[in-house]
Amino acid sequence: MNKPIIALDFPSEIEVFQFLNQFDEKLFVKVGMELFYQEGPDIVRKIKDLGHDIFLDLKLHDIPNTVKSAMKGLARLGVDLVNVHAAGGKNMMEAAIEGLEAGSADKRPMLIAVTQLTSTTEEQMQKEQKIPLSLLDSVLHYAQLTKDAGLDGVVCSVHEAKNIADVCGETFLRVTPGIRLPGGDAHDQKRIATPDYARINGSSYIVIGRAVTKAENPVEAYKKVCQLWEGI
Ligand SMILES: O=c1ccn([C@@H]2O[C@H](COP(=O)(O)O)[C@@H](O)[C@H]2O)c(=O)[nH]1
Repeated sequence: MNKPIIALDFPSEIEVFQFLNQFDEKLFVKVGMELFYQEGPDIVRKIKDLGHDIFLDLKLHDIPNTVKSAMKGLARLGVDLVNVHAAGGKNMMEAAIEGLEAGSADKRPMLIAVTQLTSTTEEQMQKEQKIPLSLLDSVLHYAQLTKDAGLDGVVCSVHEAKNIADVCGETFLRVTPGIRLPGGDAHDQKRIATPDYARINGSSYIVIGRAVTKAENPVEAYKKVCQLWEGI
């Protein structure tokens, strides 16, 4: 079972190391925009030096040449997983792979694409993005485009994970944020699920932030997430 990915959505490195110091095991963590834009690439190197795996969640979305160059730099940081927005298109996603390969000394980081954010509802998508599809069909369309571009998988919600596996195959990754412990506050997320439901419904990796980082006892909350995710 893949380790849950903990979203380190903290404002600075002080809070990050206070959080990480509570754990006596190596984690799979996510560095997102909040932390990266504040602390820069050094925070990635420091967390890596502690032996943790890193998903660098910057959701690149730009013209192919810009994404290719940016990915070359991100690959040099030695991260394990990076992402783009599938809405950037097939050429952009292919360019992202080229950039990662050019910047990697050895094996390139895994690359996945965001389909529809887990904070998006079907109604919002249809009205605001003017996509005349069901949310599931839009996610499946982006998943197929992502697979055609040669990426390793997608970011989606748990609710679409099984359908994506059926269409794109079991080895195509389904990385699912929007994870909450039973009865937990959804906050700004719309398509949420518990870790045990994620396991049953075909997630490859779960991403969980506030339910662990803001818990009174983050280590206990993480253990609970692992138990539900692993079904023990
Ligand atoms: O569709 C997406 C893509 C990325 N995220 C990120 O995951 C975490 C979720 O944090 P929670 O506190 O567990 O809600 C956060 O860093 C998002 O930027 C996502 O939620 N949905």
